[in-house]
Order: sequence, then C-alpha cells, then structure tokens
Amino acid sequence: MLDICLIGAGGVGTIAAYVLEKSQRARVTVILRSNYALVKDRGFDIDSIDHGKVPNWRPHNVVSSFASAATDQKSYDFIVIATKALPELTSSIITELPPLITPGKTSIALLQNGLAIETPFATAFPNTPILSSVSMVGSRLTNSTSVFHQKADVSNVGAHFHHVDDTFTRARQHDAAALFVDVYNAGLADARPKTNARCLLVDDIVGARWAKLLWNASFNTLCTLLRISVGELISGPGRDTLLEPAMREIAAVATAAGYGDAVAEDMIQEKLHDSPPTSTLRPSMLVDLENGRPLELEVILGAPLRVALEKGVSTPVLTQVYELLRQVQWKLTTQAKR
Ligand SMILES: NC(=O)C1=CN([C@@H]2O[C@H](COP(=O)(O)OP(=O)(O)OC[C@H]3O[C@@H](n4cnc5c(N)ncnc54)[C@H](OP(=O)(O)O)[C@@H]3O)[C@@H](O)[C@H]2O)C=CC1
Ligand SMILES: CC(C)(CO)C(=O)C(=O)O
Repeated sequence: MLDICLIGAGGVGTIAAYVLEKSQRARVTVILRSNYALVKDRGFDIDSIDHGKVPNWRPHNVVSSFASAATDQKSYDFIVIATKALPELTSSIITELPPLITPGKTSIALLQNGLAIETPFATAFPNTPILSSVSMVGSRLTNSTSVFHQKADVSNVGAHFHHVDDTFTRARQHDAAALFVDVYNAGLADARPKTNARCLLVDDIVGARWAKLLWNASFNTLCTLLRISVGELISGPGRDTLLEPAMREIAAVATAAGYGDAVAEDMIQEKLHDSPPTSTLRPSMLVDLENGRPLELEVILGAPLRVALEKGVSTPVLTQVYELLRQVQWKLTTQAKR
C-alpha cells in the first residue's frame, strides 16, 4: 500500500484521489481547506464519465491542515499537488511541505497546467523526484462537495529530471514516475472499456507541456477574455484571426526552444479540430474568472512569452492577449483583497 497526500481536491484532484484509491494500492490523505467540514461529514458526490455516479465518496483520510497530514501519517510515498498553479500559492505550499517529505522515499507529483511549474519545487527540494502530469481531463466542482467530470481522464506523466547525479539517479526518478503511472492505471482499469481513460508514462514531459500549451495558451486565454465557450470560439470569426494565429505563435516559441517535434503541424491540426462547434466546454481559466478567482496566467501565458522574448520569437497576438488578461487579473486580485 502506498501512502499518498493530496493537496487541492478540486475538479482534477478529487478525481485523482478517487482513481488512486480505486487502484486498491494506495491510501490517500486529502488536505482540504474551505470544504473540510462538509466533506468530512458527507464526502464528495462524484458524477464521472469514467466512473459513473459515486455518491458520498470519502477518501481514506481528510485533514484540514498540513500539520495534521504530517501527524496522521508517518511518511508518504507521494505528495500530489492539484491546486491551481499560482505563484503565491505555490510558494506557500512549498513552505508547508518539508514535514511531509521523507528524503529518499517521497516524490512530488504535480497535476497542473502550465510551463515550468516544476522549477520552484525542484529548487526547494533538489533531491526529491518531481513527477509532472499533463492532464486532458475535464472536471470541475459544481459546489463545495460535488464533482462533475465530463472529459475522460487521459494524462501524460513523466519525471522532470531537474538534476541527476550518482545518488539521485535518472533511474530512481524514472522509477518513481513509472510506479505512479502503474498505480493510476490500476485505478482506471474499470473505466477503460467505457472511455479511453489512461495514464501514459512519457520520457519528454517538457515537450508534452508545450503540446498542451497549444490548447491552453490559445483556447483558455481567448475563451476567458471573450467569456465564451470552446464551441463559440471555434464557430466565430476569431477562429481564423485569433485562435489559429495564437496557436501557431506557441508552436513557433516551442520550436525555438527545441521542442518542435511536440508541436508539429499534425498536433496543431489535432488541437484545432478536436472539439466540435457544439462544445459547451468552458476552459478552467474561464471557470476561474466566472468564480472571481485568480487566473493561471503566468504559467499558461507569461512563462511561454518569457521564452519567446529570450529566443527572439515574435508573438503579436499572444502578447496583446497577455496584456489584456493582466488587466483582468489585476481587477480579480485587487477585488479579492478588498
Ligand atoms: N479542471 C480541469 O478540467 C483541468 C484542470 N487542469 C489543471 O489542473 C490544476 C487544478 O485545476 P482544477 O482542479 O480545475 O482546480 P480547482 O479550482 O477545481 O481546485 C483547486 C482546489 O485546490 C484547493 N486549494 C487551494 N489552495 C489550497 C490549500 N492551500 N490547501 C488545500 N487546498 C487548497 C481549493 O480549495 P479551496 O476551496 O479551499 O480554495 C480547490 O478545491 C490546474 O493547474 C488546472 O489548470 C488541467 C486539466 C484540466
Ligand atoms: C483542455 C482542458 C479543458 C482539459 O482537457 C484544460 O486543460 C483546461 O480547461 O484548462
């Protein structure tokens, strides 16, 4: 039995906790914040394309603080982080993590969108394997304890290999990722006949992040600015004048950074055409805006644009989109502080 501590039981994290426990190879302690009392009392109600309706689901253990997670369990095999990747939140989580990490045993798994999200963790914990998961799941909380999971749980997971030496070997980091993937797939075994849910172990996780950014940096940002669904974006005139140019700018930056294979033309075509015009999907950034929460702007757009600057790649559409969203972010965060 693996012991896992999960932080961020929202749309993605609750489904991950459920899958990991369904494997029957892991016990999950979930650290909750706003919904601790409610979940402790009645659990989560999950409505999932992969797992069907699962009322009143309770993880092995729910706690309301990092300190309780550290006292309830002697050591963890994995710390899974599925909060939004926001710079201030990441810093505060990193400050709280040391009591949960057993050197030589614990790995950190990041189930989050964006580019270079691993860097702050790798800097704080250089000898801890950092696993990075690029997820295509579509899942959100519809209230404090209800999860609506509408798009199959498909993800690519790999070790980040931030540093390798004789004691912190590539094999050790790879094995940690392989174990996580194995357990996750065991939890998806019942779902696979119904959907294509699967967790794939990949060698080049940074390339996988660039490939996902083709979608997130274009669809998430434009749907958010325009407050429209994916289907509305691809049905209107902005598909040709905003969406496709934005996607091609990300591809140009990724290519300049050495990840051209991950963002080749067939991948661009797939991302442009994988959603039908009837899609009502609201990307997670738009869901955040609609709930008055801060946007993952820096990891989704700021980080690739910093690479563009460094490599001298022109990004006229994305630069404008970024500046407009910085204004939206400013309004969201200053209002939240009032
Ligand atoms: N939703 C989706 O379909 C997809 C999302 N992603 C990515 O996955 C990541 C997670 O997204 P998503 O699941 O949508 O996020 P949500 O906003 O649904 O969930 C985040 C959760 O984190 C909790 N949280 C925040 N801070 C803390 C803390 N300090 N301690 C404990 N819990 C905390 C929040 O709880 P509280 O109520 O207390 O704030 C909330 O329940 C993001 O990077 C996103 O971009 C990737 C693919 C698809
Ligand atoms: C592409 C999608 C919807 C997951 O499939 C996503 O990553 C998001 O909403 O941020």
